Amino acid sequence: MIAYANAKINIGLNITEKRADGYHSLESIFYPYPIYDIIELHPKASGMTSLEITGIDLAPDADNLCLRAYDLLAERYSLPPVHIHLHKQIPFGAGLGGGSSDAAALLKMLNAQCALGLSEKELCAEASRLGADCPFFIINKPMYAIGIGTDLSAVDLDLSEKYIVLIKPNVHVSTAEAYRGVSPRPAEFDLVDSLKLPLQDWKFYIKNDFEDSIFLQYPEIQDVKLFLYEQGAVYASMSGSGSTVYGIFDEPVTLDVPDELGKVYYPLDIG
Ligand SMILES: C[C@@](CO)(OP(=O)(O)O)[C@H](O)COP(=O)(O)OP(=O)(O)OC[C@H]1O[C@@H](n2ccc(N)nc2=O)[C@H](O)[C@@H]1O
Ligand SMILES: Nc1ncnc2c1ncn2[C@@H]1O[C@H](COP(=O)(O)OP(=O)(O)O)[C@@H](O)[C@H]1O
Repeated sequence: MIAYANAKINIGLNITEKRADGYHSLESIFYPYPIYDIIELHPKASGMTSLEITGIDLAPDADNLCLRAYDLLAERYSLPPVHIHLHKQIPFGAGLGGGSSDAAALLKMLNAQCALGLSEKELCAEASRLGADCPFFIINKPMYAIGIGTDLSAVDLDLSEKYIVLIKPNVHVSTAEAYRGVSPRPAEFDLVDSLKLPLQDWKFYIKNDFEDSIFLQYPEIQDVKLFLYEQGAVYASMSGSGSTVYGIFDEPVTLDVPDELGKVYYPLDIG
């Protein structure tokens, strides 16, 4: 069985409160983005579950979210050993949720392959034990997220007529570290209402609260945002805790991105 695990971008990210358990309350729009990790799942007749990773350099250790997803279900269900081949293409430490997407893909594949019969709601509950972003990838449609990012409701947002470009600067940002640097505060504007504004007005109302502290620490990420506006983006923002910055354009573009700014990603059409 094979799955294509896509990335996400965050449109707006208000971090409103630090909770007693150390996590933060937030509100954000999670929006699927079409670049993909490719995951093959092969049941084995015997032996141990194994993981092989090709593509972007990532060690296949036991903390890998693919193995953690397998272990999570294996605690409760009788699963055969499997071989997982992850072809990693989504950059990590990037705010694109690639690890969470891989984990969600594994949960869905094991559910189908092993006929576990878990509903979408049950898969989301399992996914939330792997990461706050993970339930979104089970549903994988534009979602308004609150709580720690696991309380999801569908949002009416269709950017399919726009063209979204990503630039991943040459720095990785750790999510936990980014949360430590942020000062929670109530949201200034209602995020769902702001989505209804013309796209050219989003920059005045739709903010990512990580930007202030991350841009101070890594001015090169802010440079990427300025570059995208210079290139004609109607709206640009860092995604999640960074370091990726996306730009939304009215028309398809090909950007000449200097190497020192980072690597550019365009939306893929895999039909
Ligand atoms: C910031 C966001 C925005 O979508 O995405 P990324 O930038 O990572 O893609 C998410 O909140 C990231 O979710 P995810 O990456 O799944 O986080 P987890 O693995 O659950 O948590 C990693 C660490 O981030 C912190 N954390 C995470 C979520 C949250 N609402 N509050 C937190 O404080 C905690 O310190 C936690 O130990
Ligand atoms: N399958 C995986 N893909 C990517 N990262 C993974 C995976 N499994 C574990 N990780 C760890 O999770 C961290 C965050 O990964 P990811 O969710 O892709 O990034 P981001 O926080 O940018 O959304 C990585 O730094 C890596 O150490």
